[in-house]
Amino acid sequence: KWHNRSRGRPLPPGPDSLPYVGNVSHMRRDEIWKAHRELCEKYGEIVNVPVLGQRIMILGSPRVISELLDKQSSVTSDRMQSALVSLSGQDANFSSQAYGPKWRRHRRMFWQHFFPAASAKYLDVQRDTTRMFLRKLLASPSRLSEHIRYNFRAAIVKVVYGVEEQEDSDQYVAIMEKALSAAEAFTPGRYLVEFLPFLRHVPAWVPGAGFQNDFKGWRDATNWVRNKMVEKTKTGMVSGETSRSVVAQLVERIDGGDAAAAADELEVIKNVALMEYSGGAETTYSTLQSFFMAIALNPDVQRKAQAELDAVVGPNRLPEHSDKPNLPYVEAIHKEVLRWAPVLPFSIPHMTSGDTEYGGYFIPAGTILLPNSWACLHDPETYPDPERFMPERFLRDGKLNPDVCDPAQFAFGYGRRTCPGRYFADASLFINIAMVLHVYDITPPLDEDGKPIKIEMRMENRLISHPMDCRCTITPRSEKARELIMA
Ligand code: HEM
Repeated sequence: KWHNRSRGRPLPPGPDSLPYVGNVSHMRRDEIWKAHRELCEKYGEIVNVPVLGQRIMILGSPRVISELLDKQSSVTSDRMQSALVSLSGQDANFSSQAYGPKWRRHRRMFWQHFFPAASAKYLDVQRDTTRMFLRKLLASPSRLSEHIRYNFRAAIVKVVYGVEEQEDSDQYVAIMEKALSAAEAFTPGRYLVEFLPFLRHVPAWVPGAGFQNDFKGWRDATNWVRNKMVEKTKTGMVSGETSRSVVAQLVERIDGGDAAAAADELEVIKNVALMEYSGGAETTYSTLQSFFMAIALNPDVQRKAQAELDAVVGPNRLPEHSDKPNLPYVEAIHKEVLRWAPVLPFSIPHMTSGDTEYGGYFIPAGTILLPNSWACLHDPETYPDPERFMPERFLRDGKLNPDVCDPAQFAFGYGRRTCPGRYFADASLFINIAMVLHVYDITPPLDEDGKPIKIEMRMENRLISHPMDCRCTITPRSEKARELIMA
């Protein structure tokens, strides 16, 4: 049977793997994207690394990624249905759903509210929450990460549910945050239950099964967000408070004639809203953390961006989204952050739903495909001196250079699964980067004696990766800047 399917084509090459466990130790290596790149340097652009009986292939070049995930997307857009999905409460999350009619229905609903023209309706909310973010930074700059979190959470919760962020409620913030952290469950190799599903039946009190408590926490928080937030929207619709939100518009369209169909539609709305929240908040949060880190490490970049902002925007107002065409250097910083510190270094893994092939190699149905987006974004052929944060690489004669490969091609994923929140994310990141640079100076953190602390850029080994350290010193550029922040 195997011979009929493979028609004699070999599997791609790969390292020798141990009996039963395969390459499990490889998957647990630090900065796994670098380890993947080393394997591709040794074995070629597609490498076979089975783990505990699951076939996994690393895709190590733009060519193999485009051939398999874009051109053959009808058979490479599935997702692995791992035990982690239901254990962590993510069955409702359509980024984990199998490729098929259910996923299509969710994605279509999402896209209706996030395609480019629809996303443009949210610019005001993004601008307002960014202004609030600037004020928060002034009050307590050392709480940078917390404020970035607030910023994106507040924007997305307002757009999706129409609800104002309840800053005063620690419990609310804690649950919203806990739901977001469910992505940690998918850190490659962190939970063996991913490959040994019988472990899901081991009770939490058995030594070594503490992971069950992690999963319960994520499940409970995710269910809370999924159900309670939609209830809040529905309550707010009575007074008109939440009526402009995505959820309100979707709920209004439900045809009440058929009770079962209406209940089913409401469940899909809850899922889509949850995904808008969880897909958006964590990714943009990490990208903006990396931005602060990049600027603290590169004073020249900051100086050039501020010179551009001073010339185009001037001292009497804050930048707007409409300034974007006139701020190529700021836009180049935005591109460079996506390239330098990709938040999903190997995207969200795809899975094949049918047999296929690449370069004479057989790729059977049920194979997990891990595109090494990080390696593509750090390829010295495309981006010389790739470890350096250098926005200039995207510019020619003071304008964005269309000949340089746009990092968005890799940072937002591939084929039919490409990130549908990309336009919302782009607008959000641009306005944050522009406003922050316009009013603040960002420099390295200081120790107790006021001396700069040496900081180093390292990303955490997680599916959604974050800089390990993004401490920095944030001070208003001038008295005028302080007035703009407070205005
Ligand atoms: C810097 C910001 C962001 C980055 C870098 C990013 C990146 C990605 C990537 C790499 C994927 C996987 C694509 C694939 O499987 O090939 C993805 C999927 C997804 N993203 Fe984003 N994203 C960002 C922001 C957002 C925002 C703001 C939203 C929501 C408003 C969002 C919603 C989603 C959803 C729903 C999926 C799942 C798509 C599917 O499986 O069909 N993302 N994103």
